[in-house]
Amino acid sequence: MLTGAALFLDFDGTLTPISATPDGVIVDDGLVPLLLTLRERLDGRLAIVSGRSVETLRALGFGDFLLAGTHGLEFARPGGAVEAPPRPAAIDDVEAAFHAFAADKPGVLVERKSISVGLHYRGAPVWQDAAHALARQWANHDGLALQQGKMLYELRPDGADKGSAVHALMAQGPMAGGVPVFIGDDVTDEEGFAAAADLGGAGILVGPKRATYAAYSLEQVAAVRHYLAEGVSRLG
Ligand SMILES: O=P(O)(O)OC[C@H]1O[C@H](O[C@H]2O[C@H](CO)[C@@H](O)[C@H](O)[C@H]2O)[C@H](O)[C@@H](O)[C@@H]1O
Repeated sequence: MLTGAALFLDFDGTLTPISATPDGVIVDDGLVPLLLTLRERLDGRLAIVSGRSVETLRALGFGDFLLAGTHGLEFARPGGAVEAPPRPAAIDDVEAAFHAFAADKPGVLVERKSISVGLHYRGAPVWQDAAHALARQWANHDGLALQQGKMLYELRPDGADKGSAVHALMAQGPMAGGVPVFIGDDVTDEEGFAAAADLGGAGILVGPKRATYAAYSLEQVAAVRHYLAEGVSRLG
């Protein structure tokens, strides 16, 4: 399936297992070399499309890759400048409200991001409904959109998603001319699956079966790694 592919890879829950906190994620030594080799076999057609900011993806070791960050709002070529909308002023107000909410709730975390802010309740799931209610209050305020993730509510600028990122990246540059294959685990990846299918390719859902635009599935991160490593062997 990877022959001729333009490969779009989600990060958390796809290339690395979900960890207790955003900062706790581990990029093992084998991952970047595997992706670099696979990209070479795909004639450069490999991109990472994440809810993380480009800045964070680079800090995690993915500076040499074509990146779409913050759910399709940010773009960067290897070593190039980051194309992104400005950080909305209202995000600072949301961040302050999130911090006030989290202050007396151990386990609730605020994640400051380049142009967005996340409220994580993985460490205290009892606060899910209250976190959702707070986050919802800011949706549609000053052009912000509410983005749901895994045990996470995030406020970010509206106007893009992983599907629009796939369309943009397929239109020019190294991904153009390939058959889009999007691998991801989260609800935020569904637009990426749908875009890949629209463009003649397919999505691969990581994790348990659910209603999805993905035509295929892989059980877990370990299966993704196996699939990518097999791709390297087959394409070699
Ligand atoms: O699109 P992705 O690459 O999957 O990024 C989505 C969000 O991932 C991160 O949060 C999730 O992973 C954390 C670490 O494993 C986990 O602690 C958290 O509960 C998950 O929601 C990241 O922190 C977010 O900024 C991304 O939007």
